Amino acid sequence: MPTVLDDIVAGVREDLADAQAVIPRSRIEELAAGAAPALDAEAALRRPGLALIAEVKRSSPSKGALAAIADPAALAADYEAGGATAVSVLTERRRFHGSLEDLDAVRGAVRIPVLRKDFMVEDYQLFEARAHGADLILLIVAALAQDDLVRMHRLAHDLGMTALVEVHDEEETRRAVDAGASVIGVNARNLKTLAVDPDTFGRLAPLIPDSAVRVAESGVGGPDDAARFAREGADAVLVGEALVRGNDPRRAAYELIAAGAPTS
Ligand SMILES: O=P(O)(O)OC[C@@H](O)[C@@H](O)c1c[nH]c2ccccc12
Repeated sequence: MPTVLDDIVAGVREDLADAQAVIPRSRIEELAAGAAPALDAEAALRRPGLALIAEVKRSSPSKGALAAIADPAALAADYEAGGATAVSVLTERRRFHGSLEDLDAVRGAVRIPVLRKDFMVEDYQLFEARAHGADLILLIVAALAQDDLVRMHRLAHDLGMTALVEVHDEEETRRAVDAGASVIGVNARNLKTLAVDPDTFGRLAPLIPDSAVRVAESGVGGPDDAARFAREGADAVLVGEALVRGNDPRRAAYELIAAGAPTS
């Protein structure tokens, strides 16, 4: 039985073949080399206090349509004004209704680092991310063989970007650490079944070396959850749904960050 992740990756590969037919690899590499240099997202995430990666997310396979985001640039600007450290932009088309156009719009609207959030399975997508101004990319361990993970992690750094390496269990966490990941995201959602387990971060965080940035991803419903993950050792939280569903994303971003601030 193919998992949800298998289905998503199969669709991504089809779309990727179409993209490569329009812009060949040699051309996308030139465009990446010509882009303004990437911002140092890892340094930004390491600043004191709980960092927030605020996501532009239209839809998801588990929940369907989340919000009608008419103006992703305005939403991202609100996140920045609320104190977000970085903006994540879903670019996967079939399940998340994202696009590289959304990434372009956000890149043009903010000065903080931008994450291209997609299912990265080929080097081409990293050049594409950089060509569109991304500073950070997501590498999902569950979607990659170890040699691909290692190579793509290195390529991201060679392009000046930071890789957010996403894990969901003990084995994936070991693989991320072995690959040299310095920014590790613990996704509470299992991408093979879409089930969320809020205890995942607390379980896996001790397996992540102190030298790495720890990011708690998915299911952060509000300030109480942000405070909990901060106590459990998160340096950052990655939040989508709770921000796009509300009517004041700037304030919601601010409140998440404030909840994670040390109390003493
Ligand atoms: O909307 P939420 O529950 O706040 O989750 C955000 C983010 O963690 C989620 O979008 C996500 C985490 N890892 C991913 C990988 C692919 C697509 C999406 C994701």
